[in-house]
Amino acid sequence: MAGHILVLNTGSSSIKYELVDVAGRDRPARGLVERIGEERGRLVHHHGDAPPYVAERPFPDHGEGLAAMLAAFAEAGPALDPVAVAHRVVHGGARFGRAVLVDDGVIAAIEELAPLAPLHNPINLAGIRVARAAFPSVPQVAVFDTAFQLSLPPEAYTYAVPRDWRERLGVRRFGFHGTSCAYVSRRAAALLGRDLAELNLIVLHLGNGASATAIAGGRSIDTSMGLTPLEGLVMGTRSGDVDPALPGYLARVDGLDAESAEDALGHAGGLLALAGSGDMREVRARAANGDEDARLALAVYTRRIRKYVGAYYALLGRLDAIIFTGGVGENDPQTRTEALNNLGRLGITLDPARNDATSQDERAVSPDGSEVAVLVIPTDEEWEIARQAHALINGEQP
Ligand SMILES: Nc1ncnc2c1ncn2[C@@H]1O[C@H](COP(=O)(O)OP(=O)(O)O)[C@@H](O)[C@H]1O
Ligand SMILES: CC(=O)OP(=O)(O)O
Ligand SMILES: [Mg+2]
Repeated sequence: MAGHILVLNTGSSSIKYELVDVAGRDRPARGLVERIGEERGRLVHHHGDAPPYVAERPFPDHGEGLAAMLAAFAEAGPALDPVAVAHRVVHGGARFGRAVLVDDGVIAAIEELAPLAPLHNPINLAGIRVARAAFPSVPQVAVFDTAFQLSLPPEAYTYAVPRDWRERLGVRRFGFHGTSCAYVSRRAAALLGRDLAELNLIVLHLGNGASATAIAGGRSIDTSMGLTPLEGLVMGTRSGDVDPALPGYLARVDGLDAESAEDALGHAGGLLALAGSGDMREVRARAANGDEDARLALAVYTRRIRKYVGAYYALLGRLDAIIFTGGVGENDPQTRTEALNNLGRLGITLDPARNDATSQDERAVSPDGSEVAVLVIPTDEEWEIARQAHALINGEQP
């Protein structure tokens, strides 16, 4: 379809895709390929109001997943003739502060950054390679999760570690979820009827990965994820903050090598480690049934958020709004209540009826006239990726 950008968001075991015409605000098709590499794969493709097209079979790797996506477009429509393919790339390091056209140099750079995002970058590259082969004459755009976070000041991105690590190895805080932060902060300004340049915000992106970001005048000034997406908040399967001595301790007392420790903190940590499930709905259900592990997991999870809210309030000095987004932030009123519990003296309160109401809309869940607005804004990374790609290929400011 003319004017449409194909957005690809490749995750460790899934591919989200959407066809978006930014100028025409038209989004005719989207889909999800799930459980890539597992026994029972599944693709669900939506085209307009037609019943969804579903394919259930194994997708051994991301190449097969993308081939299945192309087959879904061929079978269920619309005809696929994108003006660009835009890719979410998780780690852009210090090099990419904005979206770029993909060429061989950009591919090499994404590859070089893979050790910093071993779960994400190689898969993002697989998506780029397949899309280049499928649409050889169409521009490919990379939109980086780190880009929005490159505005961090040195005192926020500098770790107090040896100079050699910082200078030769490039060790620093990068931060992630930037595409989501860019989108929800702009929407927050619209919802509040204020100029983004005059707002101090805290974005709580609570999905499978989770992060907190302090934003002043539209620029990130601190964020909880670090060199990699492991630091900060408690996540579905990631521990977030732990004592950096932990891997060394495990090596000494249990013979665990650094790689295995990092893998466990990333894949077997978080809610999964504490409650036996990394899925918030499941953890809430278990807690409601009296499961003490699940209750502790939730207390640890929400306390960590509250700690970051306090810290970022202190850094910002004045706070206009807190934004909840991501699957948990958007849909779990209890997490919002527990995370903001007892912050009334900071001007942060919830309106219980608004907070508990089920809605997919952008909305305030604080009382009218609150000192700090608490907003729920469904994130839309696909739209933001398409918007930035559209701006790039049309030579506009993103
Ligand atoms: N109604 C709900 N109540 C509580 N948690 C929810 C609800 N809906 C989704 N979630 C949680 O959102 C998380 C997934 O977030 P999402 O942003 O979709 O993930 P991803 O980071 O992979 O994009 C899961 O933990 C899921 O349980
Ligand atoms: C960077 C990151 O954590 O991404 P996700 O939330 O998709 O895992
Ligand atoms: Mg996410």
